Formats: sequence, C-alpha cells, structure tokens
Amino acid sequence: MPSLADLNEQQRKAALHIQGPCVVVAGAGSGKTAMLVTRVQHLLRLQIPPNQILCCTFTKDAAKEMQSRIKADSGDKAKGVKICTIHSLAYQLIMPRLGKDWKIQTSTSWIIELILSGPSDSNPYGVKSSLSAKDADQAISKAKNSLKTPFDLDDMMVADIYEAYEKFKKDKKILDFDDLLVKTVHALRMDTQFREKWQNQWKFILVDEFQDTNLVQWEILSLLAKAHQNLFVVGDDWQSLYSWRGAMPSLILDFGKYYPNAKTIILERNYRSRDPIIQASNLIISMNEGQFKKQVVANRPGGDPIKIIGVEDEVDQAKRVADIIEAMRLADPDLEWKSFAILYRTHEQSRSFEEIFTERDLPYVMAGESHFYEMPKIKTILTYMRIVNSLSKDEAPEVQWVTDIINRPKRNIKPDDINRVLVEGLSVLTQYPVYDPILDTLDKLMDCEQPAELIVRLDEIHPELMKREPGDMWYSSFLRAASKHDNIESFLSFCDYVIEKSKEPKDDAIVMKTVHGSKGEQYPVVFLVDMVEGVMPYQKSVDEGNIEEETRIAYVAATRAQDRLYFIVPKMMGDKVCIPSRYVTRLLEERKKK
Ligand SMILES: Nc1ncnc2c1ncn2[C@@H]1O[C@H](COP(=O)(O)OP(=O)(O)OP(=O)(O)O)[C@@H](O)[C@H]1O
Repeated sequence: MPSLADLNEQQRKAALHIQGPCVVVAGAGSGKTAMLVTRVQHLLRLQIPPNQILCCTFTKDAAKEMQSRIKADSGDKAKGVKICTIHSLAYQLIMPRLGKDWKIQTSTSWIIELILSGPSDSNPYGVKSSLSAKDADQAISKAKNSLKTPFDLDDMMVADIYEAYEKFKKDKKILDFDDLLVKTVHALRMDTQFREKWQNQWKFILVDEFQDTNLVQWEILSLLAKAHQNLFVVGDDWQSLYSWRGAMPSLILDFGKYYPNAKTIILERNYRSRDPIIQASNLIISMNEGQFKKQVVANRPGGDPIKIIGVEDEVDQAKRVADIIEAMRLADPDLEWKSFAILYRTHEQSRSFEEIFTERDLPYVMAGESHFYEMPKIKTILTYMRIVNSLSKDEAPEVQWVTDIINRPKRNIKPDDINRVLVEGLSVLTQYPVYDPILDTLDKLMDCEQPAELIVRLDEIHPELMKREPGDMWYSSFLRAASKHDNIESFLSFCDYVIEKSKEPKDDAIVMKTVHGSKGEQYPVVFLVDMVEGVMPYQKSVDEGNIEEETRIAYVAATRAQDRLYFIVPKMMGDKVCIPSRYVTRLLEERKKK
C-alpha cells in the first residue's frame, strides 16, 4: 500500500485536503483507496479526534477493506473513526428513535408476493396486478431511493402495490433496508436537535464510491455536512453501475453546483493495468456521452496487446479459456490460480465453465454468489426432478421439496394449507381438492425419464416458470447440461456434485464473478466472456434505454485486468447465431486503423 511519500501530486493534494467540500474524480485503478486511507491518517496526525471522522462506503466489503487498511496504517490511533456503509449509519441513527417494536427484515419479497396474490377475505392487502414480484420490488425500491411516495408515481400499478406494501409494513412494524434511509432523512429534516447532534458528531465526512450514491443517500450526507461543509467525496462516474437502484453519477458533475466553493481534484494515473488495457478501456468508455472528461493514462507501460478470441459456442469458449489458463500455468508455474478471473454479465453464464473446470479438476471459486444450480428458477426445476425421481422409484419425496414448489408457479395455495402438508405429511395431498393443481403437474411429468425431457415438458405446462428475459441464456445452457444425462438421477447427482465442489474452501482458485461482483478488485489475467450483442450489452437493459450503463459495465470489467485481457466471442449461443459485441467491434475497428 503506497504511503504519503509514494503518492503522485494529485493523490497527495487530495490526501492533504483538510477543510471544506472536495470532489475527487478518480479514474479506474488510480489509487483512490490509498489516497482515502492517507487522508484519514493525515487528519489523525493533525490531532482531529478520531470519533469526528466518518467514512462511508458503498458495500460492507469495502467498509471492511477500508477498516483493515486504516488500522494497518494508523493502528490504535484510528480507533473511533467510524467506517461503515450508509445503511449501517442510518441504522445507528434511526433505530433508537423508533423503539424496540420495529424489526428490520432483510428480505421483504414475501410481502410483495402476498400483495400480488390478489385481494381476498384473508388478504385485505392484496392488489390485482400483472406485474411480477421482482419488477414490483425493484420499482418500489427505486421510488423510495428517489424519495418518492406512492402519490408521486405516474405508474398507478406500482403506486397501488407500493401503498399496500407500506401499509402492511406499518401494521406489522416491519422496516425494509430502504426505510432506514428514508426515515433517517425525515428525522434529519424535521428534528433540529437530532440533526445538530449528528452534525456535531462527525465534522469530517469522507464518501467512497460516490458515483453510486442515490438521492436518499445524498440527502443524508448533505444534511449531516450542512453546518461544516467538510464533505469529501471520491468516485468515478465512468464506473457507476447502479442506476437501477437510483444511483446518480451526475452528482459528481454537479457537485460544484451544490457546493460552489468545492475543490475538484482529478486522479488520472492508473497504477493497475498495462497500457494496452487502458487504451482498450478508454476506447470503450468513449462510446458514452455526457460524462466527466478525464484522460486515464497507464503508469505501467508496455504489456501484451489485448486478445480477441472467436470461439464456436459456450462449450468451446469454456474449453479455450481452460486451455489458456493451463498453458499459462505450464509456462509459469509460479502463476497462482487466483491470478485468473472470468468475468461475466450474469450469473447464468458460469455453468459451462464449472463443468469444464470440474472435468479437468481445476480449482475455482464463485465467491459470495449463489451457484447456477441454486438460482431460484433452476432450483425449482431441480426440485420437480427430485420429486419425480423419488416417485418413480416408489420412494416418498421429502416434504420440504413439495412445499418448496407448491406455489411455483402461483397456485394460490394458502399458508394454512402449506402448513398442513408440513404437519400431517404428504398423504394430505390426495385428501383435499386444494392440492389438485400440484398433483396434476406431477402427474403430467411422471412419464419423463430423461432430465431434458422433463425440462421441456415443464416449460410446456408452466411457461411462467421458465420466463426468459431478452438476453437470458440460462434455459438453453441448462437444457444442454441436462441433455448429457439419459436419466434424471444421474443428472441430479451431477448437479449436487458440482454444487458441493464449488463450495469446497480453496486458498488458491480461479475466480468466477459477475462484473458487478468484481467492482474494486484486480486480477493479473481477466477473461471477459460471451462478448456478444444481447449479453454484453445486456438486451433487457438496451431495450430499457440503459445502454450507457451497459458501457460502464464493460468498462469496469476491462479495467479489472492488470497484465492480460481477453475478450471471448462465441459464434453461437444455444441455437442462436451471435453478433459480436459492439465493444469488440469498436476495438477491432480501431485496430484496423493502426
Ligand atoms: N501512487 C501510487 N504508486 C504506486 N502504486 C499505487 C499508487 N497509488 C495506487 N497504487 C496501486 O494501484 C492499484 C490500484 O489502486 P486502488 O485499488 O486503490 O484503485 P481504485 O482507484 O480503487 O480503482 P477502481 O476504482 O478501479 O477499483 C493498487 O495496487 C495500489 O496499491
């Protein structure tokens, strides 16, 4: 970790800033963490009491990382510096005001599902709607993060669900994560004593990943900093990935409008990546407009040109990546497995890699993310398979399997009827007509012997279970995996084995992650896979007009690489012919010019 003496002029200028508002626009790999840690160290050296310093990060991992770096640098002197996510800050501020009756729920999707199950005598909160629970959940969260009430929304369908959702939570004294922020803003706005207490507590506020701040978070920060204006924010609008949660990267551009006396510092020297990687990344991000202009330059000259590799399909892609990794390790046995990262746009793209790595016994981790075979829709299909497999062997399926899928798809079976199955066992299924729909589905699946046949049959009976968004490829990938097994039992054993294998703890393993999950990280060798239109950029996002965010995702992905960067471009995905991603096309055009 570089110390003050190692910092470049701009980094040092930022680290030594003391009073007043300041925005640091930090390019990828420009050492903002080093700069932030040095700034805290500097404030402590100036005898600022540690408990007057507040560092807000965007994720828990970033908070932990900052905590350990500050501790390593300043030791016990830093005890008392508050380093936390903005959600945990809000929790600390608001919970004591609300009283013990209120409970935070980490997931409230069940409330949305209850509301969407429609109005009935037993469900006064029900609302008639064609919206999916996921879409409703996201729309409500986005509204709350933009400080909008149900009455501020134009979309009446979302407004009705939002209103019912808020009523349910209020009646049951439940809070979701967004409530922590919204209620903190209200308290800070309305209660002068409360506001002044916390304004006096933290006299120096530092904010990391500022590009991902949304309106409600910005309001909390502004209210806390209002009296002293010592607000120091660091971010990169090129790396903003959370517009779907209301992130406002424009706040970086507009910071000077809110704080006319703000200092602006730009960090443009990239210490992470070799020059060709920076050149390629800059070219990708230049496809966006209306962003803060900066010239990111590589501090590490030379390096291999980036490689664009065409492959036949997802299986060929996984093989080629595994071949490259094995060849590089053979050439340099000191190269650790964890030097390699495979980055993809969505989780569903991991399957073929897992298969090939398992086959070749190459260690891999999918840190912090659920496995392909554990994704809710895949898990549901596998549970149907498990039940059919048991029944076909005249064995009783596990009760939990049945209750897991009893309302998948929606069959409006009420909680009491589900509890009855749990308490009295599976025999009740044939005793009450309410269970007929689930028995009917199982009946239609019973003659499927092959796993692929069962998937297709389930898709025919319940297409709503297999709903695919434009760009989704989980279905064809899953079907392809299932087609390799001629009976359900063998496929289920294979899936269980792959899940177990992926969870074995490993110190040194190839990293497989979504681009979102890789934010803030760096790896010597990065493979960006499935670089085709529809996947990167993701079709649903393009359709919704979010192409600029997709470009930022491609930029973040490319800037994770330190030494080597590969773009892998399949010709086919499932039975679809692919068009190379516009980012690859742009790079190839530029290459031709040279
Ligand atoms: N002045 C410096 N001299 C040498 N190395 C540096 C300097 N500043 C930062 N670094 C190194 O550059 C790398 C990238 O730094 P860091 O991870 O803090 O970047 P970042 O700005 O957070 O990047 P990103 O936003 O892309 O995640 C790290 O390995 C860090 O130790």
